[in-house]
Amino acid sequence: MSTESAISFSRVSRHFSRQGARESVAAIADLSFAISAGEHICVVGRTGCGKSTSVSLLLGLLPASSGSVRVLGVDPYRDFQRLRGRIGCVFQSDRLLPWRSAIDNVLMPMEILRSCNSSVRDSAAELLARVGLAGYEQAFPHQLSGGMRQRVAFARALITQPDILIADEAFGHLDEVTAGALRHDFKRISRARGQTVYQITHSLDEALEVADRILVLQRPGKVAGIFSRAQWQDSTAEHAKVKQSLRSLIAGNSENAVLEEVG
Ligand SMILES: Nc1ncnc2c1ncn2[C@@H]1O[C@H](COP(=O)(O)OP(=O)(O)OP(=O)(O)O)[C@@H](O)[C@H]1O
Repeated sequence: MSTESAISFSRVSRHFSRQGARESVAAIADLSFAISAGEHICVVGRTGCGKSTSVSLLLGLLPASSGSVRVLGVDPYRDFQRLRGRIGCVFQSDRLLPWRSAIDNVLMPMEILRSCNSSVRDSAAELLARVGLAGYEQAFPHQLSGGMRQRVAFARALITQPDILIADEAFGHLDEVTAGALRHDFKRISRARGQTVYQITHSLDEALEVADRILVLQRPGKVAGIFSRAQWQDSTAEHAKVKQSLRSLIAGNSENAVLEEVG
């Protein structure tokens, strides 16, 4: 697997022991894929196929049971210190601190990195403006709508100028119009900054809209297929077939699916 990959999983497995059960459960099994710097990958698959576990492995919250996970060439579990500030995350819930204003929430990662100064405060205000929240710097989370709070969470993920952005179902709980606008801004900003995006979603339409490639996972955490934008972006009959294959794979019916060789 290329050493230049922004993210790589090489034959990764992750098991969990279950209380009272002799056998452990496999959340991820022999998973291999590589993502280049600047690529936008969407990960889709049915519930329980290991999507969130892959995020925990990327963030170094869990060790792999076997195989190797590399983020920017670093083992995130053993050497997370080298990745501090280089990965930004947005989750389904905004995880804002209710007693802090919007701008002070955005500044949190910089405080943790001990890098807060007046120019960073200006950058935070500028970021809030870029996600559509100019004038809301001093608002507290309870004074903002769900969509606005998620925008603050995006600004917080961007403040360290990370190389990698992880979005784990970050648009899932918003209404379609709010989610669509936020997705658009997220894509615009991450592309302008050349960031690598690892986005988990339950929505194939969302993935088709924003991804450079779509990674379909099947239980237990295996690659069922990887598709690139060139395969689906037009409204030709061939591309319609690929979209149908994607839907089949996600539904767990691989017989009708056209599988691509995983590089
Ligand atoms: N901490 C844990 N302890 C035990 N089992 C776990 C743990 N975390 C995940 N699992 C199991 O691993 C499997 C994969 O879970 P994971 O949350 O990664 O799936 P997912 O694809 O993100 O699901 P969803 O789409 O519902 O969020 C599931 O069977 C789950 O029960």
